[in-house]
Amino acid sequence: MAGVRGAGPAPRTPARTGGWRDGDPVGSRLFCQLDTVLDGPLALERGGVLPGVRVAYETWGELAPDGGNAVLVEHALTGDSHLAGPAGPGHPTAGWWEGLVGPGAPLDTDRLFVVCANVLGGCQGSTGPSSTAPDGAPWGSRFPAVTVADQVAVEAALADALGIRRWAAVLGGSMGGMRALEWAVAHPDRVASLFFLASGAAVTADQLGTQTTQQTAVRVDPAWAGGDYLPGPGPVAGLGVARRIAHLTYRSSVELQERFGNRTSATGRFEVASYLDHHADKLAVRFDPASYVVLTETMNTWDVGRGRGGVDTALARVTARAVVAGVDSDRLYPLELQQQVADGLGVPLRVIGSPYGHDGFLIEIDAVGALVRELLGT
Ligand SMILES: CC(=O)SCCNC(=O)CCNC(=O)[C@H](O)C(C)(C)COP(=O)(O)OP(=O)(O)OC[C@H]1O[C@@H](n2cnc3c(N)ncnc32)[C@H](O)[C@@H]1OP(=O)(O)O
Ligand SMILES: N[C@@H](CCO)C(=O)O
Repeated sequence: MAGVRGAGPAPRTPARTGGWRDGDPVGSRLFCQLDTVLDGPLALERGGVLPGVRVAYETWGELAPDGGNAVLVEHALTGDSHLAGPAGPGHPTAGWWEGLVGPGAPLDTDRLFVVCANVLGGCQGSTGPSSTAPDGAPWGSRFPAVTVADQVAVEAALADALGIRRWAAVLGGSMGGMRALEWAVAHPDRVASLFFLASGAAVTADQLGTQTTQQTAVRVDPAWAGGDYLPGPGPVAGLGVARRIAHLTYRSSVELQERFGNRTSATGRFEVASYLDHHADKLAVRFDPASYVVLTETMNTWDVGRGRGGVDTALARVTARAVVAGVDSDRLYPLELQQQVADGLGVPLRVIGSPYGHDGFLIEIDAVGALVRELLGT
């Protein structure tokens, strides 16, 4: 098998699946330097080149000798490899799909080997704009544009490194749903089943409008410095504005009205504004603004049909058994986007009833878990 570099304490997964890298944060993250697996620099869809790529990932359960019990879970925009488990060293947040993973859980670790990797372009261990370029300085503004297809190419190299020829399932919501669908279209022979949740087959004008506005919020912060603020906290005020804009699209107007209405707190601040301040502040301390710009641009260029004769032709390549689901109050990825994918795959659309809007894919764990069980028979 191609080389996976790493040194330090023995990984808790089989030795060939990776290892700690000296000096990296502690926690359950493993690191895979993919250079040898990729057999040279990574040529990117939009013309850039990355001379070396590292992926941070976590695993739960044991890989079967035939590699046939592996499932890949794809995180969304500000997620990371920490699918489950408490916050702690190396992990700024608790698991983002806590409750879905474990013995007897929908992602049943008595049976399955669950993998979750930080995305290319991210800031939680995988190569991104805050990583060090070959000249020893952070990539910053020089970090090349990456597409969903590039991100999946990196994950395919990780799968090769882990000895996983075919995933029993690839699952993802929101931006994670894009990678899950790209996997099923680009590598139909490597994906046995697909869970596509709260996402779409191609970016919409509405999403482009909100995402480019978020990028502008980051870039107009004087601390952005053309994207070369690293090292340093950088444009956290701009990132905070971006998060406020984004968070509004993640929740439903009905929920916000019921929770906050036009009430003010003792300080006179509108409660909904205070709520958005809180989410902005929480993101600013855990997420790199340049990664935010890179990853929103990845979503801006998402179109599974590009170079494939359109969305319907692309979807026709999928051989995986599929569950396609959405949240009825999602105003960012409305149900018609998942309906298009369901129709293309010839499966019924499953609708999760929830007042929480797009974030319902993170919050409605019982409903999501029931669909995962249906897909995997767990
Ligand atoms: C798929 C991924 O990988 S994404 C990674 C995880 N996602 C994120 O972290 C994104 C940011 N967070 C979120 O989107 C949401 O918090 C979710 C989806 C994770 C959880 O949603 P919910 O449980 O409904 O939490 P909600 O949005 O109500 O936020 C609760 C927080 O707001 C705070 N809050 C509520 N009202 C107010 C208010 N008026 N003023 C200030 N703060 C407030 C609460 O104190 C709580 O704070 P805490 O999270 O620090 O404990
Ligand atoms: N809360 C999610 C929403 C995007 O899907 C995130 O921040 O990743």
